[in-house]
Amino acid sequence: MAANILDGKKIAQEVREEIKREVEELKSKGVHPGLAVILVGDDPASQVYVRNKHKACGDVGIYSEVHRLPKETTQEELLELIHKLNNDDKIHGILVQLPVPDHIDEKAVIDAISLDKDVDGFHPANVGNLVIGDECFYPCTPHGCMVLLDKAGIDPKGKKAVVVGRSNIVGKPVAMMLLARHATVTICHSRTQNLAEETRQADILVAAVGRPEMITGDMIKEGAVVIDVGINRLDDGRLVGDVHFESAAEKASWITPVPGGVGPMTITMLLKNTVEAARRKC
Ligand SMILES: Nc1nc2c(c(=O)[nH]1)N[C@@H](CN(C=O)c1ccc(C(=O)N[C@@H](CCC(=O)O)C(=O)O)cc1)CN2
Repeated sequence: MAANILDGKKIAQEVREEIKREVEELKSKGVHPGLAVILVGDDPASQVYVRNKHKACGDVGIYSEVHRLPKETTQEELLELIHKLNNDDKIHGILVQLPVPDHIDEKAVIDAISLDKDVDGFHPANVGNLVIGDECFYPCTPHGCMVLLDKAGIDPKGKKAVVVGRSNIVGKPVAMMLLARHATVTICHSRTQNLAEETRQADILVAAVGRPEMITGDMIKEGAVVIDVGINRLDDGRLVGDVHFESAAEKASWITPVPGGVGPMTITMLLKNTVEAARRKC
């Protein structure tokens, strides 16, 4: 089988057009959605993501401000800024770009963000609401995976979904979101025995493990939908996912490329959450 490509770049663009219209509608009601992005330190990849977030906001009409802090910033100084932004009426969404430097406790930072401004969806109360199916902000990357499935007309209901990876940012929340859509979900991780036996059961396979090309074609069921969340830079400069694309594409019915699959959806879902946060203030 030659797989169909789930083109995240194209779908992200379509969703951004919808978001643009939603921003216009909110502005006409006197609410201008606003996002504050905080970057601590000078991690090169984070700098690119933050720049892209700022630009994406501008493209759809969302107000955004970027707070670039030196890597020596103390946790106290960072928490003080978050506190200020929590109380700033023109800011509807706050995110701290991850990872933060080692001397800063990531959990303390996430906990400090006001629940109604947690557009990353990482706050423990948000995660709890996701698990019990209450109103919440969906974390951006898992949300992007679900929108990709929807746009390709793939309904998880009754399907066997296997998630490889159990991170708080992707693996666990995407498993919860698939479960909420009535998939039968298995979560695999580094200690899973006979991983290939598990992945070969999957109608929907989500790879979010952070190991370049570790999921190969022989681990995939004929006709499966493959969502590759991995972004790995190889020594030769190539960017690859957690899935070996060529061999997987021979088995899958749908597959996301890297780059241009899940990645572009992450920032798009951040825009969507920011608009949603502003809408709740209407
Ligand atoms: N506070 C947060 N920190 C981080 C998050 C997050 O959702 N919130 N996710 C990642 C980084 N990230 C956004 O912040 C992100 C990663 C990748 C992409 C993307 O568009 N990737 C492209 C390839 C880009 C490249 O060439 O390097 C793709 O896959 O096509 C966007 C956003 C960690 N931190």
